[in-house]
Amino acid sequence: MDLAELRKIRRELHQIPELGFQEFKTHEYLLHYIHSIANDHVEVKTWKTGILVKVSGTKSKQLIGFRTDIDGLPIFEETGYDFASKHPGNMHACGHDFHMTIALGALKSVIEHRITDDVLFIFQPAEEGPGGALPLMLSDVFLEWYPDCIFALHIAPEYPVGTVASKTGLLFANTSELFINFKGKGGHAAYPHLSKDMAVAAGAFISHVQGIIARNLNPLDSAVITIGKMTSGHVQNAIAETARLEGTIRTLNPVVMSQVKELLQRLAKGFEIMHDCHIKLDYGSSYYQVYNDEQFVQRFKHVTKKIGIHYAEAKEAMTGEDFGFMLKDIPGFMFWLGVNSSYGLHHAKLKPREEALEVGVNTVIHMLRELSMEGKIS
Ligand SMILES: CC(=O)N[C@@H](CCC[C@H](N)C(=O)O)C(=O)O
Repeated sequence: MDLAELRKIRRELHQIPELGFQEFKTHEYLLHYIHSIANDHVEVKTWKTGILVKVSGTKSKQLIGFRTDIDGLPIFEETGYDFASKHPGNMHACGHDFHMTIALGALKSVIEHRITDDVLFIFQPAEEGPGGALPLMLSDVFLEWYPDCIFALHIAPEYPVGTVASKTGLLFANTSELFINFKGKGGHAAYPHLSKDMAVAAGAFISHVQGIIARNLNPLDSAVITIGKMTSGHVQNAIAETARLEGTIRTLNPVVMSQVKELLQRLAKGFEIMHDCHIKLDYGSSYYQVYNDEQFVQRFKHVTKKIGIHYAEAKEAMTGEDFGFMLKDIPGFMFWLGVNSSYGLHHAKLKPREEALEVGVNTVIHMLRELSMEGKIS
């Protein structure tokens, strides 16, 4: 598939970003395209808004999986693109439009030029939340087509086009969503002594949360707590009876994640006393770390050298990915694809360079061929 076709697909997908498990138009678009290129060697199954496509190999000994995520984020786009999101308030701000396009490009190539082994293309919903990977893995469809090995990519705004990056071992963090609800006593803005102001309590809580990392955790254990959304009150001249903080926790190992949750609970208890209120903590969905298998990363490096793509050694990142659940049970790896954008992931102005689409397709196809040629990694 040439760049013009890849660009066309990416731009069409970019206009229809949908949130986790609501990717109905995206599902329809993908399914339509997949059926338009399918032949007798292709089988298609669906799971919720996800799609699994199996292309049979010429003399298969294994099933190689390639996974892409398909959902968007609740972010108002500010790219100024003439093909910007037609779903106001939603945006492909994490590159899943790129991931899907690359998967379709690689799928088309594998259908036209079959490889030895069977290949499973997984179009997975809800990566940004609440997480599609784990329930998909438990589904009948996945259990029937359980891959022997698997890999995936993620766009990387900080790397130039033509560079890919990965590393052995830990690549992405453990994550947990965080929702904190405050309930106090509302009242007239002029009578603070008769109320329990939850805007003040929640504001103070945000500052104290950072003290957990600075003063409670071992400085050698990395962690991040980010509160990305704060809501409270109804009107400017009334004291807010409720407040809600929404955020996420990131750690480099599961033990530190439990420690952070325990410390948050303790902080909340203290705040309940201090602000005479009730605080409820919920954790939403949690993702397991992305941990790359060394043998796959070595094979990947070999492939990049063979096809003349620059390989950079990545550092661990505090980003999360529910692909970590797949890598927990299935050998494989994940890599970053350079897309050179001055605005980063989850930014309303993210503008990945479209030339990276060709690099992505080329890299995926060659990795599939490498894994198929060399046989199973035990
Ligand atoms: C690659 C990426 O950006 N992934 C997301 C995953 C979010 C999981 C969940 N909603 C959470 O916030 O914990 C990320 O924000 O890292």
